[in-house]
Amino acid sequence: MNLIEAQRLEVTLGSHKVLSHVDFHVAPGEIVTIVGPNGSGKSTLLRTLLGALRPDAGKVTRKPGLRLGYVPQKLMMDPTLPMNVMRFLSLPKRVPAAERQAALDEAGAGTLGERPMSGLSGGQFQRVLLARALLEKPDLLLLDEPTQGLDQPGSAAFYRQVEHIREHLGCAVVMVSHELHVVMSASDRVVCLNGHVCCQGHPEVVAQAAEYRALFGTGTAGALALYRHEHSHRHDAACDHDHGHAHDHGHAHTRSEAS
Ligand SMILES: Nc1ncnc2c1ncn2[C@@H]1O[C@H](COP(=O)(O)OP(=O)(O)OP(=O)(O)O)[C@@H](O)[C@H]1O
Repeated sequence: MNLIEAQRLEVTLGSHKVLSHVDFHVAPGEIVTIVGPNGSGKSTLLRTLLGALRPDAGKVTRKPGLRLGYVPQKLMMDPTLPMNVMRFLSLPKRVPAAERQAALDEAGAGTLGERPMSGLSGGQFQRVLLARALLEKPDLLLLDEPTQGLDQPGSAAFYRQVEHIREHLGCAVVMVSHELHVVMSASDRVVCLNGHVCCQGHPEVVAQAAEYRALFGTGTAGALALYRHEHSHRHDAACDHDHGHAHDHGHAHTRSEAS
């Protein structure tokens, strides 16, 4: 049985139809990466899966008792608020210190407990948010652009941590990325979203390809892969909203296109 299933989702925000006819599912233990350009509805889909948004049509079915862990795209914190990592993990509900430490260890942030939240690097902050999501003991982790703002080695290290967590805890993972071509290589499936599901498939792991090495070097230990995909249709003809961001990317990726 799938952990979560969405059928024929329609979501309108304001006057803007953000999602139409979206079918989506996640099987136990699966890593699914959702790619799509800015504004394509990725966060909206995650929030609908979480239950934070109600679809106008269609439905989301969760396995009974499903436990979700969510890492939001942004978390605003008052930098003047003195709070260390361990204390942050006990808000809003109290959690035993041993559980907090175990979650930090699992997220690769075991040494950060006494550090002030305001002094963390971007990568460290993301790991603390990951630890917070793990406190829920999730069957499914939902990560909204968790590597945004991290450099390539930082992203690769984060992806490897998520892969480790999947292996160790057995949870499924849904990861959102606005990078259309570079995804976590451990993804079992990549779903390309642009208001609707354009296409989906396996990432093609091409760590040995010259173009991949030119982009990312050889120092990412295979954590990144290219997702090569072809769209069978053009969007500008079919949709009523702006897709003018060169989503027509049914072609091989080259260095100049990525930089
Ligand atoms: N509360 C809202 N009211 C009206 N429009 C909204 C609202 N929230 C989001 N939108 C619009 O819905 C569209 C999809 O937003 P969403 O955040 O889901 O996209 P995204 O793919 O996650 O984008 P990004 O990669 O930039 O995070 C955008 O055009 C956004 O402006």
